[in-house]
Amino acid sequence: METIAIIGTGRMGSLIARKIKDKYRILLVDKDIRRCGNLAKDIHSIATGNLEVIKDADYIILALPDRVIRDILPNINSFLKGHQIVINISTSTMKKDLLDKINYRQNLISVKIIGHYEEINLGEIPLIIIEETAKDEIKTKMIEIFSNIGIVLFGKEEDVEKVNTIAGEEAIKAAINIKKRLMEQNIKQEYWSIAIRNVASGTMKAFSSGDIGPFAKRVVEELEKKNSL
Ligand SMILES: NC(=O)C1=CN([C@@H]2O[C@H](COP(=O)(O)OP(=O)(O)OC[C@H]3O[C@@H](n4cnc5c(N)ncnc54)[C@H](OP(=O)(O)O)[C@@H]3O)[C@@H](O)[C@H]2O)C=CC1
Ligand SMILES: O=C(O)[C@@H]1CCC=N1
Repeated sequence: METIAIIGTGRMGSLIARKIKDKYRILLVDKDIRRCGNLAKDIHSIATGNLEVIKDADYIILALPDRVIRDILPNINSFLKGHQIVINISTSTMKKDLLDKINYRQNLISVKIIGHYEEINLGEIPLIIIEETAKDEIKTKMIEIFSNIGIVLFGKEEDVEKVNTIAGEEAIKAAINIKKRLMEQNIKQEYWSIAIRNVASGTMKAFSSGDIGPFAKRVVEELEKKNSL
């Protein structure tokens, strides 16, 4: 069994760990050792706060906030070996921004996710975009790992950043507008969250799959009449 170290066991790191735990030996690394330990207990893996553990890994997944990735690379360099593949999943940290910080630059690969951990946890399938310029043998290994998580395609990491940024920004704008309009109508605060999480997000999903109900169809017609669609 090959070994995968996951550095950062927050939302995405823990999701990946759970999806691949039956096929790989997993080593979990996080500065929050309690969070990491609880996950390790759940999925029968090893948890530590010590980066040295990555010595034993075939693959190292960086599931860290973008602001810390560059800073952590010099700390992992001393434990890296030439055969290990380092996988960066951070949406907004590009490979070119990391190359000056890492040993064995040829072993750094971007694998980016068009998806949101909460939706993926609920069963929505994300797209996993493997850097199209990667070597064939690395691509094959990435497909083996990431097809456990979503639909794997080859592409450009910059496109993933664009997609996640536009979708994220527009979703937040919509949530803010919903809240604002409900406030103006004196609607009780406890209704807002369900309006956003359930009605709005369900309607968006139905719209994207062409499966809207009669009520939402009327909304679409009204919007078309007003020419705002
Ligand atoms: N969330 C999502 O839906 C998606 C996330 N991604 C990408 O995944 C990456 C991780 O995001 P996400 O899981 O949401 O973030 P989280 O904040 O949930 O998880 C990051 C984890 O890394 C830990 N951490 C921070 N600094 C260090 C460090 N120096 N050493 C070890 N562990 C550290 C954090 O601990 P602490 O909380 O204590 O700081 C936290 O447990 C991001 O780059 C993001 O772009 C991509 C697609 C979707
Ligand atoms: O960190 C990210 O890229 C994502 C995409 C959707 C939500 N968070």
